[in-house]
Order: sequence, then structure tokens, then C-alpha cells
Amino acid sequence: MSNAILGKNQYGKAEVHVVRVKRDTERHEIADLNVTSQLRGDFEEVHSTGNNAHCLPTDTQKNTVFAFAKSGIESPEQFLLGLADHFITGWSWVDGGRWEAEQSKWDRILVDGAEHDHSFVRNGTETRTAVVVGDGESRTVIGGLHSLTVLKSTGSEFVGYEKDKYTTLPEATDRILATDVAARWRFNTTDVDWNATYESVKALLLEGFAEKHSTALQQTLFQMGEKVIDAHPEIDELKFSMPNKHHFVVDLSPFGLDNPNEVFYAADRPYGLIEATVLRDGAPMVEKAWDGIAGFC
Ligand SMILES: O=c1[nH]c(=O)c2[nH]c(=O)[nH]c2[nH]1
Repeated sequence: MSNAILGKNQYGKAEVHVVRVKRDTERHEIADLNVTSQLRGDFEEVHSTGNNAHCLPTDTQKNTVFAFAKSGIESPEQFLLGLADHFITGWSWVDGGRWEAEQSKWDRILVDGAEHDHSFVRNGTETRTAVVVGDGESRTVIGGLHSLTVLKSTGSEFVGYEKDKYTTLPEATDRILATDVAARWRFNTTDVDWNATYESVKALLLEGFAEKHSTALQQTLFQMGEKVIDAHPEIDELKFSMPNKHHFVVDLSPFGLDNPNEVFYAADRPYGLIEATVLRDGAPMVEKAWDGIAGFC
């Protein structure tokens, strides 16, 4: 007689990379999504007795992603909400799940200054992300992005910090501040213009980074989140994970040269890692929506 019982579980197909070309006119549109589908519900017997009657194959979940793409992909959030509705309402033993997507952005190639109809280029490294967590009662949507690489060449300092016998870091009144922004934001509604909101949040994050003098990456992170909370009542919470990509001033004095913040050594590791959540004061928390999202505190 075993003492083992089944705990929390979910299953599905990870990283279904679907590219949908909208070609109703000469001017094509591209949606490039990497989708992960995971079902939650009564899968007790699949694990414990080998009865697969309740197991909708991961292969079927993959096929469903492709079949749903035929109807178009207007936004990752909308696409995932459609999958959530399909799986949660389709089988009595499926009572919830988690659907996630990463969207790669394709920009039009310019030919003689004009946007090409069907040739695209990947500019930059930014990736848009979306997660839908659902159950019988509700859906929670988390938008986001990662690998949004930003740098300011001045307007940043780091002084007045705690010093002990191991502290060697000199205070900096003028330094480079650089990071790869990873952020996720939780909506309190599904009544959202997903694409317009994404562009607005991204613009606010960039403005928040650029605008104010930084006394620490922690302060800059908070200001970025604050701008989004104040401008978007439909967003209650943002989580950030941002590496402090250190740029060290190179000592050129052995060569008889001065270096007033002109030549830097861009170190790749170690790096500071600054993570924080910015919340709307008084808004209810939805901790379970964050289950399974790694890399954020
Ligand atoms: O913006 C910063 N925050 C820190 O916590 C920190 N620590 C450090 O060594 N450099 C920096 N910079």
C-alpha cells in the first residue's frame, strides 16, 4: 500500500510556434506566436491508474492552436482567451488551465523609403508576452514583454549606499544605466484594447526609464511601474525583473589619457538583478494568476 497521492498538476503542449499570415489583400500581416497550452482539472486516473479517458492529448491541444489560428490572431491576449474558453467549456473534467504566448515582432522592410507589402525584418530584441489563467468562474490576463534593452548614457547616479568592510564600489554621480526590461502586468478586466494598451504600456515604460534622473535602478523601476498604474486603471499590478548591466569606466591613465566617462568596459557578468512588484494601492491581489511564472518575485 503506497502513501503517495497526486498533488497539483497540469499538462499540455509547450511552445507551439504558429505563424499566421493575413493575406486578404496585397499587404500581408504577420502574427508570430509561440504558444503553450496547459489544462487543469480531474486527471487523477491518468496519473494513478493508467486510465486515459480524461486525457485530451497534448497533440490535440497543439492542433487546436493551429486550427484556431485560421480564424486570425488579432492579439496574443485575445487568442489565448479563445483557447481558454474552448478548453474550459468543452470537457466537464477540465476546470481550468493556463495559456501562454510569446510574440515576435516583424516590421516591414523599407524599399526606397516605402513599406514593403510582404517582406519583414525583426528589429530589436523585444518580445511581447501574454498569459491567460482561467477556471470555471474567471479569466485573468497578464500582458508583458521581455528583452527590451535600454541604456542612458548619463542622468544616473548611485551614492549614499550602505558601506561595510567589504565595500569597494566608488560612489558614482554620473554613470551609464543599462538594463533588459522584463515586465508583466496584470489586468483587472478582459474588456481591453489589447494591442493599443500594449503599445501604450511599452511607451510609458520607456518614458519612465528615460525621463527622470535615476538614483538607483530600483527607483527607476518603481517610476516605470508608477507611470503605468497611473495611466491605466485596467492594470492593477506590474512585476519587473531587470539586470543592472554594469558599464565600468576604463582607467586610461597608464596611457597618459584622461577618461571623463567616455570609454567603458561593458561587463556581461556578474550583474545586479533588481526585481520588484508595483501595485495599485487597495486593489485585490490575485496570487494564483502568477503561479508558474518563473523569474519574477
Ligand atoms: O542601481 C543600483 N542599485 C543597486 O542596488 C546597486 N548595487 C551596486 O553595486 N550598484 C547598484 N546600482
